Amino acid sequence: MSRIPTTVITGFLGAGKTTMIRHLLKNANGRRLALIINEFGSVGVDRDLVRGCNDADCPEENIVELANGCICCTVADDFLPTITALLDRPNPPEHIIIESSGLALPKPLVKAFGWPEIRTRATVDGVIALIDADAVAAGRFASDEEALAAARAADPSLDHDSPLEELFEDQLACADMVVLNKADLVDADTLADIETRIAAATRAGVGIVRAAHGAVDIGALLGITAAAEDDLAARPSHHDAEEDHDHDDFASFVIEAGEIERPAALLATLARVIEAHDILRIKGPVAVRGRPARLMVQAVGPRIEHYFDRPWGGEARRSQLVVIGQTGLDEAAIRAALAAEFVASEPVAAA
Ligand SMILES: Nc1nc2c(ncn2[C@@H]2O[C@H](COP(=O)(O)OP(=O)(O)OP(=O)(O)O)[C@@H](O)[C@H]2O)c(=O)[nH]1
Repeated sequence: MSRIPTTVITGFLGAGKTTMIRHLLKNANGRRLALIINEFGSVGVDRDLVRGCNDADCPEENIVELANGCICCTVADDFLPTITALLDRPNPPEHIIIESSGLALPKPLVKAFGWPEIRTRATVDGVIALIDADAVAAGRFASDEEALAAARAADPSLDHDSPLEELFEDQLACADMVVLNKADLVDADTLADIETRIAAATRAGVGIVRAAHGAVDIGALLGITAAAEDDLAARPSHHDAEEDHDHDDFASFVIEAGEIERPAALLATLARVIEAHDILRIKGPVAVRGRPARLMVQAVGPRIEHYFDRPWGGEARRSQLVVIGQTGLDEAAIRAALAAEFVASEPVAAA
């Protein structure tokens, strides 16, 4: 029996994983794909965004969500039953794509493909790491060089990598291919610098592809035939010595409310709050009074995007913003600052 190829897509919060997957689904050319989506926050924003594609090549039942956690920490409980159920279908997918949470380490997930339940039935075709060129250019994954030098001088035995830097390095070290996304936001010289840095952190022979809005040829992404699960030793991780990692470094909560009246005011407040609290990611739909469509808000670091993505269906008009940052986030202050923007604290019933 041939094994079903599976592509693991990693990349830090907001790097563009969902955007690239939407592009992939739109260009599947009849290939029967299944998608497993994992999110760090407890609200499944991404599933909804992908479902919005309405693509015949990926009907709704082929999109499975693993919300509320991190795929690399819930492998046995959540991931194995989910992928087994896909493989057991009478008409199994031709290719499985896994979007791992922006905070997930890829290696524990790849390791799971060595487990008896799936090793004869699926293989990791490739691990794709998406890099947010804009965030790297802004120095978000680099440690503070001066502080680092001072700390080293004080105690050379300390581990000086920041959680963000460690994740960045782990995702690159496990990759079979790197997509340098958001190339539209960065100039050519900076892109070339980032490529040099990526090349130093990846295994030999790993290709780097530049992309804007995740527009990468499906032929380049799928069919790498890496069998990554057989090659784990070559993919070092900062967490190799640990049984598990529990994401103590990061915190997340969801702001649930009803409607806002003035999108511009909300966006201005968001910008202030993101800066003041060093928030990594905010995303989710917002209900705007008098507007039939949902306002989708997407903030990655200081950069905020917003657009009306689809009309509200029969569901209540509910604003839901997932907020993710490093541990120590002042949830009460953030909630208080944003609460003032909502004219209704409760979801508004469907008309
Ligand atoms: N300018 C620009 N924006 C992009 C690009 N790719 C994605 N974005 C935007 O970046 C934001 C985050 O994109 P997503 O695809 O949701 O990122 P993600 O990696 O799935 O995010 P998480 O699942 O939260 O980790 C959205 O506002 C996208 O529209 C790109 O190449 N260029």
